[in-house]
Amino acid sequence: MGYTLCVLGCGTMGVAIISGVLASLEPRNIFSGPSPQKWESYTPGTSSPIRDADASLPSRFVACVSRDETARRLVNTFSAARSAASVEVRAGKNVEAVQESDVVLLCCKPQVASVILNESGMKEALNGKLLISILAGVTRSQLKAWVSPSTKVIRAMPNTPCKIREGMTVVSTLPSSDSEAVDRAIILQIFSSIGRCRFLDEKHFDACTALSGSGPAFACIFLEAMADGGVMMGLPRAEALELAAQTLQGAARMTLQAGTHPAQLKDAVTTPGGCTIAGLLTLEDGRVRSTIARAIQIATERASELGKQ
Ligand SMILES: NC(=O)C1=CN([C@@H]2O[C@H](COP(=O)(O)OP(=O)(O)OC[C@H]3O[C@@H](n4cnc5c(N)ncnc54)[C@H](OP(=O)(O)O)[C@@H]3O)[C@@H](O)[C@H]2O)C=CC1
Ligand SMILES: O=C(O)[C@@H]1CCC=N1
Repeated sequence: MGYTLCVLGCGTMGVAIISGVLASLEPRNIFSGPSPQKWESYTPGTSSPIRDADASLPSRFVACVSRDETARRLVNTFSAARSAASVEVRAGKNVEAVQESDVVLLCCKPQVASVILNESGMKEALNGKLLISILAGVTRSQLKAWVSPSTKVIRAMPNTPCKIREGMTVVSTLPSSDSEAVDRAIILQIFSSIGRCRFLDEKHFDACTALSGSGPAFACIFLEAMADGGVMMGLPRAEALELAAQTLQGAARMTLQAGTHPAQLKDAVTTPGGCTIAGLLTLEDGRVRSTIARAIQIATERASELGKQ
């Protein structure tokens, strides 16, 4: 049996998550078992990505926004995605929506969280329910201070590719001192239906926010730059973009599926005296590695400030 999932603040990420889950509910998309392409694991750390869970997925979604105009746009967005599950869109009706729901996904901007969670009647509406926050920089203890003790609070950090079920989501583990029983199966089922999902301690969340949360934007800069180089050398724009995107996807999949270290992949491409080493040295002259790594560092530092505004 399904349940009702309420998305509070259904913008870019709310739409990405609902769209991904809706797509996973289509009969032809339901995994009959772990597909090698999806679940072959690369395990640089101690644990593998999460594979399976028994809980069901939501069968009803309530998407909440503040403005009527946004609500009208969302209705169009979701009516285009024909699915067995229903999506109801509400503007300015957060408390009512939470009252009708079993699980609540908080997807608003970090600075709006306290406003929404302090709405009159919200504490009561959230009593005993699971609240999953995807907000950058807002800690679990901040969130817990805004709800009643019976509300189960957990953080998740997904990314935009959840929309096409190629997301990466990190879910916070609970401190061992916390006896609260958060339903891990429900969280796993939602996020593993729209990509990879892994548990990590909350102390890593700002870094995860920068690396996989913001990561699609960083990857797109590299993607665009590769395509621009092709265009500079006379390739038509569309083909240059296709070549760049498929090449990045191929390299990423070799790392994820075959567990090949990126350095090994790079060395295999690099013929002595060939063109690849010429290009690699130019990248190294431009300090591309430290620039990219520093971008993650700076984004992590910025993420840690987002809950303090
Ligand atoms: N964008 C990304 O790639 C990622 C974002 N995140 C996190 O996800 C969260 C959302 O980001 P994103 O989706 O980009 O943001 P958006 O601005 O796209 O979405 C925010 C939504 O919140 C709604 N909203 C604003 N005020 C209220 C309110 N009082 N009640 C109900 N809804 C309200 C807005 O609706 P309206 O227009 O009607 O005001 C809007 O639809 C952020 O906290 C961010 O840190 C995490 C991972 C990745
Ligand atoms: O830029 C941001 O703050 C959000 C968090 C991760 C991706 N987007």
